[in-house]
Amino acid sequence: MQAGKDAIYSYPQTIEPFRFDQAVAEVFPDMIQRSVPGYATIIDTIGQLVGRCAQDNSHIYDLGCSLGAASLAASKNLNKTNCKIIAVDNSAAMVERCRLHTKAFKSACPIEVLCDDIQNIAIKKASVVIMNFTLQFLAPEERNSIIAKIFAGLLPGGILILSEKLQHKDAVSNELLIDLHHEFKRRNGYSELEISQKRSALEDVMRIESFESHQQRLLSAGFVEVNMWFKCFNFASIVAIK
Ligand SMILES: C[S@@+](CC[C@H](N)C(=O)[O-])C[C@H]1O[C@@H](n2cnc3c(N)ncnc32)[C@H](O)[C@@H]1O
Ligand SMILES: O=C(O)C(=O)C[C@]1(C(=O)O)C=C[C@H](O)C=C1
Repeated sequence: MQAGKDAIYSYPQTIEPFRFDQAVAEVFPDMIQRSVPGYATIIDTIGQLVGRCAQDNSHIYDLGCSLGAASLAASKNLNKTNCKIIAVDNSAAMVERCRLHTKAFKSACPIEVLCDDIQNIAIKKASVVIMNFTLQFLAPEERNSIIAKIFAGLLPGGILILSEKLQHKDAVSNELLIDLHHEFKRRNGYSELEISQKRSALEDVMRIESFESHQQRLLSAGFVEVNMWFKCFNFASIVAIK
């Protein structure tokens, strides 16, 4: 098998709930770019948004950082003084690799990598908060409080970049977009078995919501502008401005 290639669901198995464990961390770059349409564009644009919206003397948070792709894009585009990037993930396997990745690049500002639940960390002096496909892994009842905490920790004019897999209210469109996503996976070399076993593994772990639910939550938390800047099939990224 090719090193770093995701073959986790390639053989028939008893399906356990999906976890960001050692096996997933080892193949994560391959898994995410073959699973999320537009992932490279999203990471690149997160870098651009940090370049535009980061403020002097502020923090940039990458919540659910996995291997640090968004933090690295942020650090490459950061052009402000006295900033710090704080990357957080509660998977020890991800954090260990994230530390290696972030240390391997020369960064314009310090990157601190914390192994913790994002619900435990303080958000302070934030100009940009990134949640790139992380909120969907929190229990639905925990989502309002984390968004409220992020809003409270953002500086005036600060932004939250929230990327999520979505479900759609219209049943026919919803199925069509799911089908297009599965076809995207097939074209990236995943088999029917891999697609269906991963779908089962994610079922109770990743509870996805509609764009309207996210928009409502963000507006209720106090964000003044909420816009979807990216969408491909059932994957989207939102920028919310304080
Ligand atoms: C789909 S991955 C995120 C991808 C990453 N942001 C990127 O851009 O490459 C979701 C990550 O969120 C982390 N995660 C999920 N729930 C978390 C929590 N409550 N606290 C911290 N990290 C969490 C997982 O360990 C996983 O690494
Ligand atoms: O593979 C899928 O269907 C996904 O939903 C991809 C997704 C996500 O959206 O966060 C799920 C788990 C991880 O493998 C990385 C990406």
